[in-house]
Amino acid sequence: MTVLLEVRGLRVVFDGFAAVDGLDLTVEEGELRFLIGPNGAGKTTLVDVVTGLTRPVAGSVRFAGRELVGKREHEVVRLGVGRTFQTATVFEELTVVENLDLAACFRMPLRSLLRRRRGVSDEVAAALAETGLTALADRPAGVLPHGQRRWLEIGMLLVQRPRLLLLDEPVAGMSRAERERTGELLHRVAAARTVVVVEHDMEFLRRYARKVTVLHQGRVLREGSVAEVQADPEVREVYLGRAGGRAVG
Ligand SMILES: Nc1ncnc2c1ncn2[C@@H]1O[C@H](COP(=O)(O)OP(=O)(O)OP(=O)(O)O)[C@@H](O)[C@H]1O
Repeated sequence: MTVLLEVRGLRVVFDGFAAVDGLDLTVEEGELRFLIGPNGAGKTTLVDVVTGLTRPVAGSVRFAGRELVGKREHEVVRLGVGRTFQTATVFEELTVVENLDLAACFRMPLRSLLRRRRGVSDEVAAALAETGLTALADRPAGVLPHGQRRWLEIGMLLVQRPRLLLLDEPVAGMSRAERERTGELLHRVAAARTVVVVEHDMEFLRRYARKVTVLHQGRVLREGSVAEVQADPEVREVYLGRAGGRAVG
């Protein structure tokens, strides 16, 4: 197996507080990896560093052998890393297909943009099919229910042909049926790419996760299958030790 993402000794400090504190993480090409951990564990900060949004004070992030630390967001996207945020970010006044088209333009040279023919490109058609949105192609994104917006957002990543997708809480706020369809979508997406998912929903993890990495206080606490991390006393402690925290069991 080839290592696609290799994080070593990562440290991120905000106002003297280490949000990420000596984090090491290895993700192999083709993996569907889930990142979990209590609130404030550093999950989003890790994703922010990988995608060039936040700079660490120490450590390295190698993607396909190239150092990402120091690169800007658009450079990281061009290298093949795509991400979604905790809230869906689509252009509401544009249709589904227009949103996908716009996202696909990102990779095109200017000349081919000028020569663009009307109609749906193969790439956009494939993203519509993969996300199950083909029948909604001409619907304005603003009228879509929450779940479909999130699938559109994933489609907007797919047309940019990433090798690595980082998805931040993709099923937050979704109905049971939407969560199921998202789980199936993640497996379809991960069949041809590497996917890292930050997720809190334990029921979702039990159904769809393979390997899970548990973060706590800015570093990796445990790594293993869902059953292994759920049975781990330290993992149980960091979740259950917090009043009102999200339980792992
Ligand atoms: N821009 C920032 N400025 C100051 N502190 C920050 C900033 N971003 C994150 N933090 C702090 O860093 C810590 C890690 O935050 P982060 O959002 O990475 O955690 P998380 O594991 O994603 O949590 P959650 O599950 O709540 O989203 C938290 O204590 C948070 O308050």
